[in-house]
Amino acid sequence: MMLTLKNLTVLRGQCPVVDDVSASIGPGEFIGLIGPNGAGKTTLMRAALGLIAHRGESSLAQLDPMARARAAAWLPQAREIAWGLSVAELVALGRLPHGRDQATRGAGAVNEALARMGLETYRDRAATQLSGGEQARVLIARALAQESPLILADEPIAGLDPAAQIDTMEVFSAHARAGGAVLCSLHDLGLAARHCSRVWVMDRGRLVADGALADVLSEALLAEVFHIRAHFKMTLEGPVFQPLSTMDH
Ligand SMILES: Nc1ncnc2c1ncn2[C@@H]1O[C@H](COP(=O)(O)OP(=O)(O)OP(=O)(O)O)[C@@H](O)[C@H]1O
Repeated sequence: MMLTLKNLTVLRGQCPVVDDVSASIGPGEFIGLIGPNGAGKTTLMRAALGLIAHRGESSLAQLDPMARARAAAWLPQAREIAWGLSVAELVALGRLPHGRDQATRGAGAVNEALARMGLETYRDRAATQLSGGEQARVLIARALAQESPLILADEPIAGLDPAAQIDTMEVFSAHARAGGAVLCSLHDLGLAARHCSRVWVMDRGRLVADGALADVLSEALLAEVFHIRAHFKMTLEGPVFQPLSTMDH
């Protein structure tokens, strides 16, 4: 397993915002972490990485920081780039956990990551001068350059144009197919259905469903967790999802 969570719980005051979550991720899996705003997705990932205090266990949180960074790359939701670095220099920061190995493998990993995110022509540009969506792609490239088997990404496709969203999902799918694994929070259930091998559905801190999206998505789940009615259909071109209306609550 690349990540095992056992009874993971995060309290804010007396209130659990992650509530007794047990689950695991194996090689080859691309897991979409879905759930409404405030469900606990970000908190779950930060606790899994050992970045915040928690109860229960996460296999990653037990590692020392450098070993953890070699095991898992973390793409936080905040994507502002403040450093005056070129795109290539910023992506090369992903190599830091590899210490001395950097010298032999570093340049190759950076070049591959730039190519996979379509950033070769940007490599010498100042990262701060790119658009928000371009900066997001640079930070994904930095995570890829880290060459960690597991990637945890917090809403990595928010704010990307439709082509960049699909490209990013395909990059993550390819990472999983190559034997890695990805846990990625997202709000687009259509893209989750199309690209993720499995989804974890969170609601008020609890993991309420775990499985292929087509199997777990039901009218009842959409109503109870997401408070919507939606159209979900398997087509020849894959699953199609369209939210239609909110429920009265
Ligand atoms: N530092 C904090 N102090 C107190 N409460 C917090 C803190 N961070 C998060 N919370 C609360 O924990 C709950 C879960 O937040 P979290 O950011 O994990 O949700 P999320 O599922 O990622 O939401 P979104 O889809 O809006 O990004 C929310 O109710 C939030 O208000």
